[in-house]
Amino acid sequence: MNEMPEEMITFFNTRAEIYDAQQIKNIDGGKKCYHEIAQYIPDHAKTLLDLGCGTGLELESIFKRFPEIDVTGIDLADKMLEKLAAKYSRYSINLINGNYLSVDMGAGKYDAAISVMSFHHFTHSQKLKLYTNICRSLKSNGVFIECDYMVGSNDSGIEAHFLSEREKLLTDHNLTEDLYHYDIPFTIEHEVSLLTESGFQSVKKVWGVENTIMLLATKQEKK
Ligand SMILES: C[S@@+](CC[C@H](N)C(=O)[O-])C[C@H]1O[C@@H](n2cnc3c(N)ncnc32)[C@H](O)[C@@H]1O
Repeated sequence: MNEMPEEMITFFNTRAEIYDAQQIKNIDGGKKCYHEIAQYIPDHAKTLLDLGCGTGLELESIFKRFPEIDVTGIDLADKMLEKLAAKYSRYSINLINGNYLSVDMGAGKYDAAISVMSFHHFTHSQKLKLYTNICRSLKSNGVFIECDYMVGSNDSGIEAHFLSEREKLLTDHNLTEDLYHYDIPFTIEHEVSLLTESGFQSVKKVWGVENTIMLLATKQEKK
């Protein structure tokens, strides 16, 4: 039988102390994505939503370019958020210690939303609802930048394999659909179609190194 997956919150809380160094070592492209992301945020941006912000690795380049920006960060793991708060105490940040699958993100509030290395744990139906809420939270012409662990090759067999393994894990351990740390990388094609279905007008890949992929999605302008 496969090993019982760790609860998401425990997984990240117990690794918060060593997270930054490990993350940069472990992901394809290392720290490059954290430098790259800031350039896709529109020049006029004043408000930013960061989903699964963790210790805020992605915020360093963003605060360098936008020192006055108001950031709302959502994360389940309080220990990760403590690290973020200590690093960026001189910036405008509102931290929400909660689950972005259920937190109310509001409507028409943000110029940009980002998520780095957090959404590859969820299923199609969870993502469809999440992306719809992100789209709703943005102002018209707002952008969503998703940088995540995806299947760089568009081989849908890999995605199907991870999804069926996840089902097996849930059954074997008699678990309900809850927040466990289990990776399900989707193909780029599939991510693009979920984002489009959720109301984004244009979705394109803007950057990638192997399985670390960055997509830029724009909310439709009001007619
Ligand atoms: C791999 S870390 C990424 C952190 C940061 N964005 C980065 O790239 O370094 C994933 C983060 O997503 C958070 N997370 C996972 N699922 C979540 C959920 N449903 N709601 C809020 N945060 C979540 C975890 O607690 C963790 O801090």
